[in-house]
Amino acid sequence: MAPTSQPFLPTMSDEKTLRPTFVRPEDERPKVAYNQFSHDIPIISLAGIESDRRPTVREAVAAACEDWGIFQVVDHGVDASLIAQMIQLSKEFFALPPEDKLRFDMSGGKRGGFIVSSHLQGEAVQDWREIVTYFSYPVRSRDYSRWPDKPEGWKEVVEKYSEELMGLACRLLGVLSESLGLETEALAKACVDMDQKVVVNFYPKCPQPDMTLGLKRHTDPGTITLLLQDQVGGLQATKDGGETWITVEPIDGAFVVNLGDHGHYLSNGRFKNADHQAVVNSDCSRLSIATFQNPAPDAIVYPLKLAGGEKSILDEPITFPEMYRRKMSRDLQLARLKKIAQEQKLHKELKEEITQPQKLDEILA
Ligand SMILES: O=C(O)CCC(=O)C(=O)O
Ligand SMILES: [Fe+2]
Repeated sequence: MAPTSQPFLPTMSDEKTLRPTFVRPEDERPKVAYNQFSHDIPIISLAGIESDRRPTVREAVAAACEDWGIFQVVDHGVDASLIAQMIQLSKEFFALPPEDKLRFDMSGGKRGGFIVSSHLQGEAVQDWREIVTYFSYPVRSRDYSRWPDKPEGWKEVVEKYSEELMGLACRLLGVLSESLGLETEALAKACVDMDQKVVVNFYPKCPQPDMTLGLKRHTDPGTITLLLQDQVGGLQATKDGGETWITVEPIDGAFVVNLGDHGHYLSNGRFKNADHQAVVNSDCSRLSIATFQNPAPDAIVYPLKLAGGEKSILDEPITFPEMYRRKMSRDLQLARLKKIAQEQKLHKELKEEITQPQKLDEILA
């Protein structure tokens, strides 16, 4: 066990029950098993994307975005050995002793590093995951002092990976722009000078996986996210904000592509912002690497094209930080309302109990 002065790290825990801060309310708990894989999410080959297969890819990607806001890509051109190295080094990072990870502790608002994460700042329930995160684009604002210095070779591999993923993201944004009837560069231009942030998620083996989540239900805020996952499984998605969850099948070397809120707004809602979460399990740990492609802070968020008479889903053009602020305040508001509803329900149940004399005797006993 870690000394008590250190924060609780799920990777170091051998406890048989979850700490109360990780226990989710019943309606948020997993409904589908981490390894009950669905084949509903389209798998799209990017082979020939710059030549004869471009129209086919364009159609497949547009249909997936309209339907789910999520799809997987194979034959994407990112070197398989680079992917394998990235996964291996990330696993080695999380296996380091707590002191080595906590030297990069990012609590207190530091820009990048290691943390045991909660989805929302100030949210009561914690996610069963540890993360290491770094900001990789724009290159001029890289702060290498916040990038871990272990394991050996991490920085070089991460730099190469970030560059390759920026290339893949731009290729995908080109196809997405065309499928919206826009010029190839339209989505990239709307991001101004594209930001890239990488979050490596490590979900340790969990003693009570049915009562918690690795990562709470959310939509990603940015334009698109490229997610690399190992072969364990745990990423779940749902359609149209509904309650029917599916577990995305892990495919060796594939990237899961998610449309985020920014992509959703730019397309005036034609493309969905994928509603997703990560579940954990008691058999083994899981690793995923999310590369978020976000617009620059001064980029304007507003639909890129409105057909004659079509109404914008945004009342006014706003900046990306303002979009994010509104999203966070909506989420916090919802969390507060939910808490009030739960308290009222408890209060009502208690009131009903104390109107039954035998119950009142039990309570007072
Ligand atoms: O680990 C996963 O499967 C999901 C990760 C994710 O959604 C995120 O980091 O935003
Ligand atoms: Fe996400």
